[in-house]
Amino acid sequence: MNNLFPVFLKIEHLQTLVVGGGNVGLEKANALLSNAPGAPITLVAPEIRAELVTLAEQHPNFSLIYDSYAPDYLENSDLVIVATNDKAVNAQVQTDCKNRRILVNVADTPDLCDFYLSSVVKKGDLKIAISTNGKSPTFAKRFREILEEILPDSLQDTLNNLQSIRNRLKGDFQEKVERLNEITKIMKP
Ligand SMILES: C[C@@]1(CC(=O)O)c2cc3[nH]c(cc4nc(cc5[nH]c(cc(n2)[C@H]1CCC(=O)O)[C@@](C)(CC(=O)O)[C@@H]5CCC(=O)O)C(CC(=O)O)=C4CCC(=O)O)c(CCC(=O)O)c3CC(=O)O
Ligand SMILES: NC(=O)C1=CN([C@@H]2O[C@H](COP(=O)(O)OP(=O)(O)OC[C@H]3O[C@@H](n4cnc5c(N)ncnc54)[C@H](O)[C@@H]3O)[C@@H](O)[C@H]2O)C=CC1
Repeated sequence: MNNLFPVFLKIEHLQTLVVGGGNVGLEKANALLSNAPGAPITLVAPEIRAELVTLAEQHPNFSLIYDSYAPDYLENSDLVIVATNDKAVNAQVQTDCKNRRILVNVADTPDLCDFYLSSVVKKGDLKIAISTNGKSPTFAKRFREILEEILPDSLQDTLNNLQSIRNRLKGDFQEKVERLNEITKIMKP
């Protein structure tokens, strides 16, 4: 069964906590910040990779705390991503999050995740999130590369044009829908 429900989160409006500052913590912080460079994110870990320090220097809202996880760090967190190399700590953070109704992702344990990160294709305002339902993140990565290659940069012009047409269109909702569907019929395979 594939029951995942995709959404696009405005993480600038949320407070995100990353627990763990190794390779995986770096990957996840990069995934968050490459989509939303201004998002408020805190990373806590006793040891933090040098690349994360550089990332924090480039992103004023990304802060690093050199400490072991403690439940107090969940205070004010909306979203938590756990990536320590200690399975017991990961499980404890997940339990603490569940008790507080905070959404949590545990990087190496799909069963403990409320949500998965996806592979992200970005062409200007077009964003496509790819999931394989956890089956093969590597497939998701390769498929992202294929889509990045085949989607033209001119897509942004198309989106800009459609937005100005959308803003100019008069009439009620139904008329607008019909007109926009008419204009974009050319895209149908
Ligand atoms: C379930 C999920 C939960 C989550 O992490 O959110 C998950 C789980 C696991 N990943 C593992 C390994 C790898 N993950 C990647 C890469 C990515 N993983 C991502 C997402 C997800 N990974 C979620 C499912 C997404 C989906 O539905 O497809 C991406 C898309 C997004 C991101 O992480 O930002 C990002 C690609 C970004 C990009 O480049 O576009 C690579 C490849 C590489 O790095 O080159 C490898 C090594 C090769 C391999 O094992 O396949 C392991 C085994 C760990 C171990 O063996 O210890 C588990 C645990 C398990 O499956 O049990
Ligand atoms: N995409 C995925 O889901 C993948 C998951 N993994 C798994 O994820 C885990 C982490 O991998 P790496 O980042 O490579 O490990 P790493 O050894 O590079 O980093 C571990 C980090 O966890 C921190 N940490 C340890 N105890 C902590 C505590 N009590 N509180 C807060 N932080 C703590 C350490 O200080 C360090 O920053 C491993 O168990 C690995 O098997 C590995 C590869 C891919």
